[in-house]
Amino acid sequence: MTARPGRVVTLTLNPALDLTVRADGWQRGQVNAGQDLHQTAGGKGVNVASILADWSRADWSRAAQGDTLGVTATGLLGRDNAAPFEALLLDKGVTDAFVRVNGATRVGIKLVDSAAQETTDLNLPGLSATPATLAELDAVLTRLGADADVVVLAGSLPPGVPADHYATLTAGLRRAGVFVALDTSGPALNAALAAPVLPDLIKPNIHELETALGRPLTGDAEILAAARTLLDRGARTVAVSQGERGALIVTAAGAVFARPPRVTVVSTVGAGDAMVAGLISAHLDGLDPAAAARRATAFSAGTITLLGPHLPAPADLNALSAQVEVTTA
Ligand SMILES: Nc1ncnc2c1ncn2[C@@H]1O[C@H](COP(=O)(O)OP(=O)(O)O)[C@@H](O)[C@H]1O
Ligand SMILES: O=P(O)(O)OC[C@H]1O[C@](O)(COP(=O)(O)O)[C@@H](O)[C@@H]1O
Repeated sequence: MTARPGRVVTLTLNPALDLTVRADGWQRGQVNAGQDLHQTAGGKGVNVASILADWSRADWSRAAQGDTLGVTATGLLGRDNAAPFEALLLDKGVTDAFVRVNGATRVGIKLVDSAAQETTDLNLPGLSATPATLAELDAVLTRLGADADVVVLAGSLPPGVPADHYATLTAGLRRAGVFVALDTSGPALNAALAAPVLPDLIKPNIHELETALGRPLTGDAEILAAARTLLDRGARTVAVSQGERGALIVTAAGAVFARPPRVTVVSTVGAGDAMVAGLISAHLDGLDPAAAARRATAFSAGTITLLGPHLPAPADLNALSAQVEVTTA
């Protein structure tokens, strides 16, 4: 029997046009020479949608049965510079359900030092959301959510959106039986973690989790204990990513640590978004924690070898996946 194709909706209230400047050996406070500049459509939900679409199209055995994922991206998009986002979504076969707003979507500056294999991010606040656009978006999300298996709430909240917005959306979507994934930071993460209903999947990086909990997490045991507290409160998967060190992935079925292979990094932008995409595809495929961690880590390691939110070719992804080290935590 053919499995029902998964339907995934990503919400990006604050997308970003990522400007990646390569400036090898750049120094803070100095005059630096840059080597090149690239512009890519980004923002967390845009990246998750793009990577999931790559995965769906690369999985030929499923594609042949018409069992590809249906991926829809929604959120708020500035009319003045919508073209690169529209082009990316069209190219990937992602349904564009963004609500257009006046003005230009924010730019995100990504400063890459490829000699040091280091990326520095400057994320700006973004376009203010008005109550009218938020109401319009709410209606879109309610319509899309009614038909979705997974909704991904991703990225920072722009000015004008209350900090508990994701918490409110999570409660409504989970009540409707939708699997909710959350990847955010700052006040939006604080509010989501303080709410009575937690998302099904939460992927903070270690710094975001420490900030949300208001204390440092020193050592694996403390990180594991913090993740388990979130499971006890209703989350189903907590993935605490820790940059090149790897990620701790905790579910009721077990906890694993996944260590990525060493790769040639082009830009680490989108590493976390790729992990979210990998974990969602693993959820839809019913993978166990070890297999999910392996896939998600391969997605992350693969994405950072490329510029923009893309997966490498299937053979390269498989090779990376085989090199991920998964251990019981
Ligand atoms: N330099 C790197 N080399 C290999 N894998 C990496 C590197 N940086 C990140 N990753 C992979 O990407 C995942 C997410 O990265 P992380 O930086 O923690 O997320 P975020 O982008 O959300 O801050 C990590 O758990 C790891 O698997
Ligand atoms: O919404 P935020 O938290 O300001 O982050 C936006 C930035 O995050 C990204 O989605 C990348 O995220 P990750 O590197 O954490 O995967 C960029 O495309 C974008 O510029």
